[in-house]
This record gives sequence, structure tokens and C-alpha cells, in this order.
Amino acid sequence: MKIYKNIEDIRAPFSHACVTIGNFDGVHLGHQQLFAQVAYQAHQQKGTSVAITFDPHPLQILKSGGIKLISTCEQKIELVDMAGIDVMVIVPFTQEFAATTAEYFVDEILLKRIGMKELVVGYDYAFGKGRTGNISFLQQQGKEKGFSVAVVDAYYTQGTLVSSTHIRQLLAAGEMAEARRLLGRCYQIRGEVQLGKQRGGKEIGFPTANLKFADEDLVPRHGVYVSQVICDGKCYGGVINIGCNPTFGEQALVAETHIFDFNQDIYGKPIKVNLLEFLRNERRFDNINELAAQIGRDVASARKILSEQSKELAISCEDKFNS
Ligand SMILES: Cc1cc2nc3c(=O)[nH]c(=O)nc-3n(C[C@H](O)[C@H](O)[C@H](O)COP(=O)(O)O)c2cc1C
Ligand SMILES: Nc1ncnc2c1ncn2[C@@H]1O[C@H](COP(=O)(O)OP(=O)(O)O)[C@@H](O)[C@H]1O
Repeated sequence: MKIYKNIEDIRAPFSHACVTIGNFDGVHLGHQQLFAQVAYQAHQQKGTSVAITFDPHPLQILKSGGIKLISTCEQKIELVDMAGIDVMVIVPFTQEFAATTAEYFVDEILLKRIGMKELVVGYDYAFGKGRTGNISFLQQQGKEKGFSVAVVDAYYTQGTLVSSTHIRQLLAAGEMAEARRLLGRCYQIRGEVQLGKQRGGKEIGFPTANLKFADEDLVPRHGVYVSQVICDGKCYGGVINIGCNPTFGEQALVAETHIFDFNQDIYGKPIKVNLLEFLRNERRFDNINELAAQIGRDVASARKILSEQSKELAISCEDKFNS
């Protein structure tokens, strides 16, 4: 997939561009319907499938307090690529860009720059200053300016509307199996392993690879989860604790993963952690021995769950997720 992080970098319009636009936070099953439709239409016409998104997320700029995101921009790129899209355009979203009118966006960006011939949007999509670029506006523009507009219906699975907002609520409640069902994949956090307080290995007997959350990252329900850890292209079982280590009177929020059957120094390395199932709340223990005993029980529960679900979990550790 070719990636453009600036509209100006697109030197010539793409051949028969079939385009979809959106924020695509989480790249969930609903978003995936749009990508499948765009890829299909592009294939039919021997054209180019194009996904346009924005970074930062528009609400990061437009909404006071911003918005917490299911996926990082890097993860979004990876997932859009896996959906079979040829070109991804990531428009830098600024206050100035927010003032762009829908008509200017259609004329200058979609038509002149990208060479859009077909547009695919979700049932509730609108863009541009004041959200004037809604579906009826786009259909009208299409008639006048010669591009088709396909509107993809709301996507439901087993009676539930798939939406980023609903998935955020599920993650905040620790409902990982349901989140996984709507995402079409495991909810994942990722980052480079940070130096912690050096207690895990030496004092507790369970070394943990620590990740920090960025301001814009959604933080799932605090507590302990069964997990899969992807490190150097290999997949391991693990347990992750998301919390503040109350036993040690700490304040800072961290995500600490103990990786099973693993003994390597991975400080500074990128890891990905799939959160599979919530096990328990984080709590304060009276002493390190009690904490260590509980972590031992967490490890045993997690191993059991991982082995029971090994067949269905194999897919989330496939190569394409591990690069
Ligand atoms: C599976 C697991 C469960 C944990 N549960 C708790 C907990 O309930 N309460 C707590 O204070 N810390 C908990 N911790 C965090 C440990 O306190 C933490 O790993 C330890 O302080 C090591 O920190 P360090 O990596 O900065 O050295 C847990 C860690 C793991 C891996
Ligand atoms: N099984 C394991 N799980 C997680 N990290 C491990 C494991 N084995 C070795 N490590 C290494 O040990 C480090 C964690 O040790 P720990 O004592 O918890 O220190 P810190 O406080 O810096 O996290 C990890 O960052 C990683 O480099």
C-alpha cells in the first residue's frame, strides 16, 4: 500500500480512483465493509482503491478534551493495508484544514488531486466545515461533477450496531470478547518496552515488560487480563496488568506484561499485546508475598484459558499480525 502523509505529495491523480473517507478509529467490521466495497469497485474497473483519513483525529482538534482512540495511526495503517487498499492518504488535520468547505474538498482534493471517479461512504458520513458534506450533498455533487456515490448501510452483527463509540464503551468495561467480535480481531495495545522500577523480576519473581499510554490512547478497564504478546515476530502467552501498582503506593498508570516461557532483555523493543479476557481488578496487597502468590494464580488461570482457546486464538498470532 502506498501512503501519502501530505496531499501535496500526490503528484498526479490515480487511475480510476475509488475512494472512501473516514476516521476509521479501530478499523472495525463496519469500516471493513467500506474497504471491501472500495476494493471491489476498484478491482471491477481496474482502478485504484484509496482510503482517506485524518491525523490527528479531527475531534482531537475540534472537541475540548479531545477523544480517546482505539487504534494508533500506525495500527490504522497496518489494518487498512491488510484490508487490501492500494493507497492511503493521511491528511494532517489542523484548525485551518477544519475550515475547508465541503465543496473545496470535493473539487480540489477529491477530484483534482486524487482523480476520484467513485466514492464509497458510510450511511452517516459527513465532512467539511459544519459537516455540510453530507450524503445528499455528495450525491448532488456526483451528478454535477461526474462521480458515483455508493452508500454502505449500517453494519450489524447479531443485532448489535458496530461503532467505534460502542467499542470504546466495551473496552472501558473490560468486555474483550465482545470488543473482539465487533473489531473482527483482538483489541491490541503496543509500544516500546520502558524501564520500570526493577521490582518485577528481582523482588516479585515475575518480570514485566512495561508500556506507557499516550494522552490520546484509550485506556481499557484497569485490571489483569489474559494476553498474547507479539515480540520479534513471535507470539507468546502472557498476563497484563493495567493499573497503578497500589501495593507500592505508585500513581502512574502503566501496562505491565509478564510473558510466558520467555527470558530476554527487550528494553526499547516494540511489542504488541492482545488483550483477550479480563481476569480481575487490580488491588492493594499487604505485602509482596501475597501479590506474588496472586500473580502466580493469574498466570495459572491465563495458561488454562490460552490452552482452552488455542484453536480460535491461533489466527490472532498469524504472521500478518506479527510483522
Ligand atoms: C498479572 C499481574 C497482576 C498484577 N496485579 C497487581 C495488583 O493487583 N496490585 C498491584 O499493586 N500490582 C499488581 N501488579 C503489578 C506489580 O505490582 C508490578 O508488576 C510490579 O510492581 C513490578 O513493577 P516494575 O515492572 O516497575 O518493576 C500485577 C502485575 C502482573 C504482571
Ligand atoms: N518473561 C518475561 N516477561 C516480561 N519481561 C521479561 C521477561 N523476561 C525478561 N524480561 C525482561 O525484563 C524486564 C522486566 O523486568 P522487571 O524486573 O519487571 O523490570 P522493570 O521494572 O524495568 O519492568 C523486561 O522489560 C524485559 O526486558
